[in-house]
Amino acid sequence: MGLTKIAVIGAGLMGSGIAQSLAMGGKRVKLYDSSKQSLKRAEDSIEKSLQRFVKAGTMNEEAVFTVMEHIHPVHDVWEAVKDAELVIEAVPESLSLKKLVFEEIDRLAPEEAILATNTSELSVTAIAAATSRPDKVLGMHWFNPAPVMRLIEIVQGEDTSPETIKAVEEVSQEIGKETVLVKDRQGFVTTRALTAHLLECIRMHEEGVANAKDIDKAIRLGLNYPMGPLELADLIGLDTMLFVSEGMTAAYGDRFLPPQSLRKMVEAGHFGRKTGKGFYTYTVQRETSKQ
Ligand SMILES: CCCCCCCCCCCCC[C@H](O)CC(=O)SCCNC(=O)CCNC(=O)[C@H](O)C(C)(C)COP(=O)(O)OP(=O)(O)OC[C@H]1O[C@@H](n2cnc3c(N)ncnc32)[C@H](O)[C@@H]1OP(=O)(O)O
Ligand SMILES: NC(=O)c1ccc[n+]([C@@H]2O[C@H](COP(=O)([O-])OP(=O)(O)OC[C@H]3O[C@@H](n4cnc5c(N)ncnc54)[C@H](O)[C@@H]3O)[C@@H](O)[C@H]2O)c1
Repeated sequence: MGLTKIAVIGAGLMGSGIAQSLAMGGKRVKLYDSSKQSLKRAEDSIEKSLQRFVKAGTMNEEAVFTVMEHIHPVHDVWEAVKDAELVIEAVPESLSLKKLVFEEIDRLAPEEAILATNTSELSVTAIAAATSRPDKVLGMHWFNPAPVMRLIEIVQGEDTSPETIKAVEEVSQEIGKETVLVKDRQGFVTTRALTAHLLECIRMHEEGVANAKDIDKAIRLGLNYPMGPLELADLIGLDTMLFVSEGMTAAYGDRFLPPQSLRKMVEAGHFGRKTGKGFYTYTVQRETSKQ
């Protein structure tokens, strides 16, 4: 058994799913967030997600209890990382914030611990340069919803060692995920491809080519995607989408410029599912389309 003591820093949409995925794979996880409210919300969403596995018949209540037993929410970053073998960061998509977090966990975590970022597209090399251990820093890019999606995209920074990559490939496979190994280029493979797709779909919505429901239906049924692009954007979070778009524009120029409509939604605080309103409006019982 490879790395078993793991800390997750940032318990939002992804951090909660990452912690759940690791615990479902038998790992002991300490989950930390700077916001106590986020930590509480994470525990609730993990419980809800596990109940979906029970409803689907793939887990029983005893297994749910065991998974929850493996997740230890903590209110202090030192408590989270002090004995970690692997630390996975999942704070918002801001390079300056991620550098600050990595500086801190580099000071506090054991010197042999591996530090991984769940960034969607930012420079792993730049994040690693904020630490004293760039050989032990890499990208570990999970996908939303983490408990269900099968891939972890491993991103090799300029100084990431082969041993670090091997250890993270092993832990990913031990929890039932598949891995790919990519170079540290803005957007890696998945985000660069997805950005091109989502961008055009949001531009079509902005130009009024079709309404949100029909754009999603066309892509879901016509191209056999599991989800329409606008419902996916609401799932990812329009705030994250905007962060990513700005990062990709910095690297590749205007082709990834965010449409005004997306920026306006984010400025209005409409981030999608996580705020209850994005391309669609979400209520407890059902979602209604916003034409
Ligand atoms: C300029 C601005 C715009 C463009 C520029 C910016 C673009 C930026 C783009 C990148 C942004 C960041 C990207 C990020 O870094 C990487 C990503 O995460 S990309 C997103 C990847 N994820 C997807 O693509 C999800 C696609 N959707 C699906 O796979 C499915 O819809 C679903 C989410 C699995 C849900 O499945 P459905 O069949 O639709 O619905 P069900 O509810 O029936 O679920 C099926 C099955 O799965 C179980 N399940 C679903 N969700 C959960 C959960 N959260 N927890 C547990 N289980 C879950 C459910 O129980 C069902 O189980 P079954 O009954 O089938 O056994
Ligand atoms: N949303 C997605 O679909 C998705 C998928 C894959 C990767 N990612 C990436 O994962 C990262 C997190 O995205 P998210 O969607 O989970 O964001 P989120 O906003 O849902 O969660 C971020 C969490 O980090 C916490 N946080 C902020 N500053 C912190 C700090 N200094 N220390 C500890 N916690 C802190 C916040 O309180 C919040 O709970 C981003 O880099 C994003 O690009 C997102």
